[in-house]
Amino acid sequence: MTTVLERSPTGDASDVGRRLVSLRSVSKTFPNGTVALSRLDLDVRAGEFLSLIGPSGCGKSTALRMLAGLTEPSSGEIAWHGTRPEIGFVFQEPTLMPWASVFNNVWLPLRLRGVGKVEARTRIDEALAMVGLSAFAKSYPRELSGGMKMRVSIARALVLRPPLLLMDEPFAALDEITRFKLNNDLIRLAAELGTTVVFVTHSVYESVYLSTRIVVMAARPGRAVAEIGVDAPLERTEDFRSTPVYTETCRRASRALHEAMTDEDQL
Ligand SMILES: Nc1ncnc2c1ncn2[C@@H]1O[C@H](COP(=O)(O)OP(=O)(O)OP(=O)(O)O)[C@@H](O)[C@H]1O
Repeated sequence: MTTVLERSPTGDASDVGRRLVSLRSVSKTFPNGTVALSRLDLDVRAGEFLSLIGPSGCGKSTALRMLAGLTEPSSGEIAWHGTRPEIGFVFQEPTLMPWASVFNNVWLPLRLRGVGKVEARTRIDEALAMVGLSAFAKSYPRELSGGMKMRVSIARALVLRPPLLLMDEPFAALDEITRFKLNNDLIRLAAELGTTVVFVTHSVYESVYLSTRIVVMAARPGRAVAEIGVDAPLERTEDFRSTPVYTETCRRASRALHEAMTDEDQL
Protein backbone atom coordinates (compact mmCIF):
# COMPACT_ATOMS: atom_id res chain seq x y z
CA MET A 1 0.00 0.00 0.00
CA THR A 2 1.31 3.48 -0.84
CA THR A 3 0.11 6.58 1.01
CA VAL A 4 0.89 10.27 1.02
CA LEU A 5 1.02 11.66 4.55
CA GLU A 6 0.28 15.26 5.45
CA ARG A 7 3.36 17.38 5.93
CA SER A 8 3.75 18.76 9.47
CA PRO A 9 2.47 22.33 9.73
CA THR A 10 5.99 23.61 10.32
CA GLY A 11 7.54 21.25 7.80
CA ASP A 12 9.48 22.65 4.87
CA ALA A 13 9.99 20.58 1.74
CA SER A 14 13.58 21.77 1.47
CA ASP A 15 14.56 20.77 5.03
CA VAL A 16 17.67 18.65 4.94
CA GLY A 17 17.09 15.66 7.20
CA ARG A 18 13.31 15.73 6.79
CA ARG A 19 11.89 12.28 6.08
CA LEU A 20 11.01 11.99 2.41
CA VAL A 21 9.61 8.49 2.44
CA SER A 22 9.25 5.62 4.87
CA LEU A 23 8.97 1.91 4.19
CA ARG A 24 7.04 0.49 7.10
CA SER A 25 7.09 -3.22 7.79
CA VAL A 26 7.24 -3.82 4.07
CA SER A 27 7.22 -7.42 2.84
CA LYS A 28 7.32 -8.76 -0.68
CA THR A 29 6.52 -12.30 -1.72
CA PHE A 30 6.69 -12.98 -5.45
CA PRO A 31 4.05 -15.21 -7.10
CA ASN A 32 6.57 -18.09 -7.20
CA GLY A 33 6.71 -17.98 -3.38
CA THR A 34 10.10 -16.24 -3.05
CA VAL A 35 10.08 -13.96 -0.01
CA ALA A 36 12.25 -11.08 -1.24
CA LEU A 37 11.63 -8.77 1.74
CA SER A 38 10.28 -9.36 5.21
CA ARG A 39 9.11 -6.46 7.39
CA LEU A 40 11.61 -3.95 6.12
CA ASP A 41 11.57 -0.56 7.89
CA LEU A 42 13.51 2.15 6.11
CA ASP A 43 13.39 5.95 6.17
CA VAL A 44 14.92 8.05 3.41
CA ARG A 45 15.81 11.57 4.52
CA ALA A 46 16.15 14.69 2.39
CA GLY A 47 19.72 15.46 1.39
CA GLU A 48 21.21 12.16 2.45
CA PHE A 49 23.22 9.71 0.37
CA LEU A 50 21.95 6.34 1.53
CA SER A 51 23.54 3.09 0.38
CA LEU A 52 21.98 -0.35 0.65
CA ILE A 53 24.50 -3.16 0.82
CA GLY A 54 24.02 -6.87 1.40
CA PRO A 55 24.53 -10.29 -0.14
CA SER A 56 23.01 -11.24 -3.45
CA GLY A 57 19.27 -11.83 -3.19
CA CYS A 58 18.68 -9.84 0.04
CA GLY A 59 16.12 -7.62 -1.68
CA LYS A 60 18.13 -4.45 -2.37
CA SER A 61 16.77 -4.06 -5.91
CA THR A 62 13.26 -4.96 -4.79
CA ALA A 63 13.37 -2.22 -2.13
CA LEU A 64 14.63 0.29 -4.71
CA ARG A 65 11.99 -0.71 -7.24
CA MET A 66 9.32 -0.22 -4.57
CA LEU A 67 10.57 3.31 -3.90
CA ALA A 68 10.34 3.93 -7.65
CA GLY A 69 6.78 2.56 -7.74
CA LEU A 70 7.86 -0.23 -10.11
CA THR A 71 6.66 -2.95 -7.75
CA GLU A 72 4.14 -2.98 -4.92
CA PRO A 73 4.64 -4.41 -1.44
CA SER A 74 2.68 -7.58 -0.58
CA SER A 75 2.10 -6.06 2.85
CA GLY A 76 3.25 -3.04 4.80
CA GLU A 77 3.25 0.57 3.68
CA ILE A 78 5.26 3.04 1.64
CA ALA A 79 4.51 6.45 3.12
CA TRP A 80 5.55 9.66 1.33
CA HIS A 81 5.86 12.60 3.68
CA GLY A 82 4.43 15.25 1.37
CA THR A 83 3.91 14.96 -2.36
CA ARG A 84 5.74 12.08 -4.00
CA PRO A 85 8.60 13.80 -5.80
CA GLU A 86 9.92 13.28 -9.34
CA ILE A 87 12.24 10.27 -9.16
CA GLY A 88 15.24 9.45 -11.35
CA PHE A 89 16.27 5.79 -11.75
CA VAL A 90 19.66 4.55 -12.96
CA PHE A 91 20.02 0.83 -13.64
CA GLN A 92 23.14 -1.34 -13.67
CA GLU A 93 23.09 -1.31 -17.47
CA PRO A 94 22.91 2.10 -19.14
CA THR A 95 19.78 0.90 -21.09
CA LEU A 96 20.25 3.46 -23.87
CA MET A 97 18.38 3.35 -27.18
CA PRO A 98 21.13 2.23 -29.59
CA TRP A 99 19.49 3.86 -32.63
CA ALA A 100 19.26 7.29 -30.99
CA SER A 101 21.96 9.90 -30.46
CA VAL A 102 23.13 10.85 -26.99
CA PHE A 103 21.00 14.02 -27.25
CA ASN A 104 17.89 12.05 -28.17
CA ASN A 105 18.48 9.50 -25.41
CA VAL A 106 18.55 12.25 -22.80
CA TRP A 107 15.53 13.89 -24.45
CA LEU A 108 13.32 10.83 -23.85
CA PRO A 109 12.01 11.61 -20.31
CA LEU A 110 11.26 15.19 -21.34
CA ARG A 111 9.35 14.02 -24.43
CA LEU A 112 7.37 11.57 -22.31
CA ARG A 113 6.33 14.52 -20.13
CA GLY A 114 5.52 16.77 -23.06
CA VAL A 115 8.23 19.37 -22.33
CA GLY A 116 8.45 21.79 -25.30
CA LYS A 117 11.46 21.65 -27.65
CA VAL A 118 13.02 24.97 -26.65
CA GLU A 119 12.88 24.20 -22.92
CA ALA A 120 14.00 20.62 -23.60
CA ARG A 121 17.09 21.72 -25.53
CA THR A 122 18.22 23.95 -22.64
CA ARG A 123 17.71 21.17 -20.12
CA ILE A 124 19.46 18.53 -22.23
CA ASP A 125 22.43 20.84 -22.83
CA GLU A 126 22.63 21.43 -19.06
CA ALA A 127 22.39 17.73 -18.22
CA LEU A 128 25.10 16.80 -20.74
CA ALA A 129 27.35 19.57 -19.42
CA MET A 130 26.86 18.25 -15.87
CA VAL A 131 28.22 14.85 -16.85
CA GLY A 132 30.96 16.26 -19.09
CA LEU A 133 29.48 15.03 -22.37
CA SER A 134 28.56 18.27 -24.17
CA ALA A 135 30.90 17.39 -27.04
CA PHE A 136 29.21 14.01 -27.57
CA ALA A 137 25.57 15.10 -28.02
CA LYS A 138 25.52 13.84 -31.62
CA SER A 139 27.34 10.56 -30.92
CA TYR A 140 25.61 7.21 -30.78
CA PRO A 141 25.88 4.80 -27.82
CA ARG A 142 28.05 2.37 -29.84
CA GLU A 143 30.67 5.12 -30.18
CA LEU A 144 31.01 5.58 -26.40
CA SER A 145 33.00 3.78 -23.68
CA GLY A 146 31.18 1.99 -20.84
CA GLY A 147 31.81 4.93 -18.50
CA MET A 148 30.49 7.44 -21.04
CA LYS A 149 27.34 5.36 -21.60
CA MET A 150 26.75 5.38 -17.85
CA ARG A 151 27.21 9.17 -17.83
CA VAL A 152 24.49 9.42 -20.50
CA SER A 153 22.26 7.26 -18.36
CA ILE A 154 22.89 9.58 -15.38
CA ALA A 155 22.20 12.65 -17.52
CA ARG A 156 18.94 11.08 -18.65
CA ALA A 157 17.98 10.45 -15.01
CA LEU A 158 18.93 14.01 -13.97
CA VAL A 159 17.37 15.89 -16.87
CA LEU A 160 14.09 16.18 -14.96
CA ARG A 161 16.02 17.49 -11.92
CA PRO A 162 14.55 14.81 -9.64
CA PRO A 163 14.83 15.53 -5.91
CA LEU A 164 15.28 11.76 -5.43
CA LEU A 165 17.70 9.63 -7.44
CA LEU A 166 17.63 5.83 -7.17
CA MET A 167 20.66 3.93 -8.47
CA ASP A 168 20.88 0.14 -8.73
CA GLU A 169 24.55 -0.92 -8.89
CA PRO A 170 25.21 1.66 -11.60
CA PHE A 171 28.98 1.26 -11.67
CA ALA A 172 29.29 -2.50 -11.12
CA ALA A 173 30.34 -3.24 -14.69
CA LEU A 174 33.00 -0.51 -14.89
CA ASP A 175 36.74 -0.71 -14.30
CA GLU A 176 37.99 0.74 -11.02
CA ILE A 177 39.47 3.97 -12.39
CA THR A 178 36.24 4.82 -14.25
CA ARG A 179 34.24 3.86 -11.20
CA PHE A 180 36.26 6.18 -8.96
CA LYS A 181 35.79 9.03 -11.45
CA LEU A 182 32.06 8.48 -11.62
CA ASN A 183 31.88 8.24 -7.81
CA ASN A 184 33.40 11.73 -7.61
CA ASP A 185 31.11 13.07 -10.34
CA LEU A 186 28.08 11.67 -8.57
CA ILE A 187 28.97 13.26 -5.23
CA ARG A 188 29.49 16.60 -6.97
CA LEU A 189 26.22 16.38 -8.91
CA ALA A 190 24.17 15.31 -5.90
CA ALA A 191 25.60 18.25 -3.91
CA GLU A 192 25.10 20.77 -6.75
CA LEU A 193 21.51 19.71 -7.37
CA GLY A 194 20.62 19.00 -3.73
CA THR A 195 19.54 15.50 -4.78
CA THR A 196 18.78 12.78 -2.27
CA VAL A 197 20.34 9.50 -3.44
CA VAL A 198 19.53 5.88 -2.60
CA PHE A 199 22.31 3.74 -4.00
CA VAL A 200 22.57 -0.05 -4.20
CA THR A 201 26.03 -1.57 -4.33
CA HIS A 202 27.91 -4.76 -3.48
CA SER A 203 30.99 -2.79 -2.57
CA VAL A 204 31.58 -1.81 1.04
CA TYR A 205 34.31 0.59 -0.10
CA GLU A 206 32.10 2.32 -2.61
CA SER A 207 29.26 2.63 -0.09
CA VAL A 208 31.52 4.23 2.52
CA TYR A 209 33.12 6.60 0.01
CA LEU A 210 29.76 7.85 -1.28
CA SER A 211 27.36 7.73 1.61
CA THR A 212 26.23 9.58 4.66
CA ARG A 213 24.45 6.41 5.86
CA ILE A 214 24.65 2.71 5.02
CA VAL A 215 21.94 0.13 5.64
CA VAL A 216 23.19 -3.45 5.68
CA MET A 217 20.70 -6.12 4.63
CA ALA A 218 20.60 -9.89 5.05
CA ALA A 219 18.90 -12.45 2.81
CA ARG A 220 16.29 -15.20 3.16
CA PRO A 221 14.24 -13.33 4.02
CA GLY A 222 15.52 -9.90 2.94
CA ARG A 223 15.69 -7.51 5.87
CA ALA A 224 17.75 -4.67 7.34
CA VAL A 225 20.21 -5.87 9.98
CA ALA A 226 22.49 -2.90 10.64
CA GLU A 227 22.78 0.80 10.03
CA ILE A 228 26.09 2.62 9.85
CA GLY A 229 26.55 6.39 9.71
CA VAL A 230 29.54 7.82 7.87
CA ASP A 231 30.83 10.58 10.12
CA ALA A 232 32.30 12.88 7.47
CA PRO A 233 30.90 15.74 5.38
CA LEU A 234 29.77 14.75 1.89
CA GLU A 235 32.60 16.66 0.26
CA ARG A 236 34.67 13.65 -0.60
CA THR A 237 37.88 13.60 -2.56
CA GLU A 238 40.33 10.75 -3.12
CA ASP A 239 42.10 11.87 0.10
CA PHE A 240 39.07 10.64 2.02
CA ARG A 241 40.12 7.06 1.24
CA SER A 242 43.19 7.42 3.45
CA THR A 243 41.44 8.97 6.48
CA PRO A 244 40.84 7.10 9.74
CA VAL A 245 37.06 7.71 9.41
CA TYR A 246 37.03 5.96 6.02
CA THR A 247 39.13 3.02 7.19
CA GLU A 248 37.21 2.55 10.41
CA THR A 249 33.81 2.82 8.70
CA CYS A 250 34.88 0.29 6.04
CA ARG A 251 35.91 -2.06 8.84
CA ARG A 252 32.54 -1.67 10.60
CA ALA A 253 30.56 -2.08 7.38
CA SER A 254 32.60 -5.16 6.38
CA ARG A 255 32.01 -6.73 9.76
CA ALA A 256 28.25 -6.02 9.57
CA LEU A 257 28.13 -7.49 6.07
CA HIS A 258 30.06 -10.55 7.19
CA GLU A 259 27.63 -11.04 10.10
CA ALA A 260 24.68 -10.64 7.71
CA MET A 261 26.12 -13.42 5.54
CA THR A 262 26.89 -15.64 8.53
CA ASP A 263 23.25 -15.27 9.66
CA GLU A 264 22.20 -16.49 6.26
CA ASP A 265 24.54 -19.52 6.38
CA GLN A 266 22.99 -20.54 9.69
CA LEU A 267 19.38 -20.45 8.45
N1 LIG B 1 10.19 -10.97 -10.41
C1 LIG B 1 10.64 -11.85 -9.55
N2 LIG B 1 10.03 -13.05 -9.41
C2 LIG B 1 10.45 -13.97 -8.51
N3 LIG B 1 11.50 -13.77 -7.66
C3 LIG B 1 12.13 -12.59 -7.77
C4 LIG B 1 11.75 -11.59 -8.70
N4 LIG B 1 12.57 -10.52 -8.54
C5 LIG B 1 13.44 -10.85 -7.57
N5 LIG B 1 13.17 -12.09 -7.10
C6 LIG B 1 13.86 -12.78 -6.00
O1 LIG B 1 13.75 -11.96 -4.85
C7 LIG B 1 14.95 -12.01 -4.10
C8 LIG B 1 15.50 -10.60 -3.95
O2 LIG B 1 15.89 -10.15 -5.24
P1 LIG B 1 16.61 -8.74 -5.46
O3 LIG B 1 16.94 -8.63 -6.90
O4 LIG B 1 15.79 -7.67 -4.85
O5 LIG B 1 17.93 -8.92 -4.58
P2 LIG B 1 19.28 -8.09 -4.60
O6 LIG B 1 19.70 -7.97 -3.18
O7 LIG B 1 19.11 -6.85 -5.38
O8 LIG B 1 20.24 -9.11 -5.38
P3 LIG B 1 21.57 -8.82 -6.26
O9 LIG B 1 22.54 -8.19 -5.33
O10 LIG B 1 21.99 -10.18 -6.71
O11 LIG B 1 21.15 -7.92 -7.40
C9 LIG B 1 15.89 -12.96 -4.83
O12 LIG B 1 15.78 -14.23 -4.23
C10 LIG B 1 15.35 -12.97 -6.24
O13 LIG B 1 15.61 -14.21 -6.88
